[in-house]
Amino acid sequence: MNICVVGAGYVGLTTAAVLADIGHIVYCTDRDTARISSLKEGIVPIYEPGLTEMIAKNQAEERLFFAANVKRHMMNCPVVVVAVGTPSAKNGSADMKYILSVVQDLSLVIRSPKTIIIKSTVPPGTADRIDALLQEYGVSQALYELVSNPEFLREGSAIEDTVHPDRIVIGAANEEAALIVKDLYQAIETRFLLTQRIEAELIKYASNAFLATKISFINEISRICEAYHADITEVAQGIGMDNRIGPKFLQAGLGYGGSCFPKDVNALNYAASTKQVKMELLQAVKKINRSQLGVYLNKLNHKLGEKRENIRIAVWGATFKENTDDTRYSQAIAFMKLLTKQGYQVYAYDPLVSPPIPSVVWCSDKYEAVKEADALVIATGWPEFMEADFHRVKLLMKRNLLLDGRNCLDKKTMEAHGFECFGVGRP
Ligand SMILES: NC(=O)C1=CN([C@@H]2O[C@H](COP(=O)(O)OP(=O)(O)OC[C@H]3O[C@@H](n4cnc5c(N)ncnc54)[C@H](O)[C@@H]3O)[C@@H](O)[C@H]2O)C=CC1
Ligand SMILES: O=C(O)[C@H]1O[C@H](OP(=O)(O)OP(=O)(O)OC[C@H]2O[C@@H](n3ccc(=O)[nH]c3=O)[C@H](O)[C@@H]2O)[C@H](O)[C@@H](O)[C@@H]1O
Repeated sequence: MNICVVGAGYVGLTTAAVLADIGHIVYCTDRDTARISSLKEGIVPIYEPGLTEMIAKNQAEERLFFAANVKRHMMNCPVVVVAVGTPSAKNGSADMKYILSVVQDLSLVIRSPKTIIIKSTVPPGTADRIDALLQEYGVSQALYELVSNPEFLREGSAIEDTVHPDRIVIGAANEEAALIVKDLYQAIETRFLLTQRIEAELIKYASNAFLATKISFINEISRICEAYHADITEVAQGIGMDNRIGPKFLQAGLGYGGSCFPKDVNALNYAASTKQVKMELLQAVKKINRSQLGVYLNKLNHKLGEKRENIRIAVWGATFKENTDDTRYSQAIAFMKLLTKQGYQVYAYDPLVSPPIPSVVWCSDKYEAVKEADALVIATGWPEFMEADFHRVKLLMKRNLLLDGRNCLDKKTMEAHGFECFGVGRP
């Protein structure tokens, strides 16, 4: 099948590479011409394990092509996958400007039967809204099927998640359309759930909201663990052994970030408010996440004392989690900003990124960042931090305070190295 993917971001690139890898001819398009030019030359603009190799292989085998002429490929391909961004608008709703511009482009080129697959995360009712718009633009309903096929991949394991998904959700108004999409994924072994479009749209938001809830729940439990001198990692392990709960997404830390949980929780909340539904649990989830950084800032302040002048804090990690170069809504960066605002000197290191943040000094090496530091904060759980030579780190630092914001270090080992180590919800 010839497929046009619109949007060459984290989702579009991964989807295009995997669809090509399972045998389709894929034209991955983006209106960002610089991005397309570099992709044509084999330069992949994002970091995602295995993606560069999969793209190169499928380009060489002539199943994957990159193109800046979005409309031309939309017109020529019987299947169009929409994977453009849906960022947060100021009022918390999903900003639909990119989706709407794609719909406008589509309306100009639908001349033969087409299956349009909405992979972007969109508010409930969007497929119906797009249907109405296309008809308003004069496109005959007989010429296209519009299907909602939300994406559940995680950054950092996007290829693995796409090749081995827990499920593929296909929301379609009729079975015929659903089966066209199901057929595209024939080579992928997984469970398929066929629903109407509205349920598919809600499944996506509800999944992200549930995962965010799990994280805020465990972070809240970590607070009571601290109060009772209990270890959250053991409590989480015990909770997770119950099959009804499961062990995943129970890692206490500095809170969730990233391009999706914060925006999707807000967008679901907004969608509910337009129907006069109050999402009380989601409000609490957001509140706990917002306050998590403050809790650990206060602890650092308390341990470091009143004086801020010439107090140096090293921060390891800037992305919103490990194995990605994405810094959107990163709690690590939010924490750096809070520290500089308090008057601390911040020396930071991340294996992939060094975004400009006022008053933060970026170091090219993790050991350089800890030189003369009064405290070290592990803000992201990159494997190289766990494998660091902490004997060397301790010798380089001025004082011995260590905040393990992702509970990824062994506390006893750190104490044996001479650190005063505190984690999230650990005695
Ligand atoms: N990043 C992630 O891990 C996941 C994201 N999603 C959802 O997938 C969607 C895309 O997310 P990302 O890939 O992170 O976005 P992104 O921001 O990385 O990429 C979006 C791309 O779309 C392009 N674009 C925008 N308007 C266009 C247009 N009219 N024509 C052609 N190209 C256009 C942009 O230039 C950009 O390269 C969002 O709705 C997001 O919520 C869903 C699951 C996972
Ligand atoms: O819609 C999306 O964009 C995607 O959002 C998340 O994926 P992602 O944001 O890439 O990353 P996650 O692994 O979910 O982590 C999100 C945040 O939660 C934090 N987290 C995660 C797990 C955990 O136990 N504790 C915790 O604090 C991470 O550090 C990170 O800041 C979902 O996991 C994906 O299923 C979904 O497709």
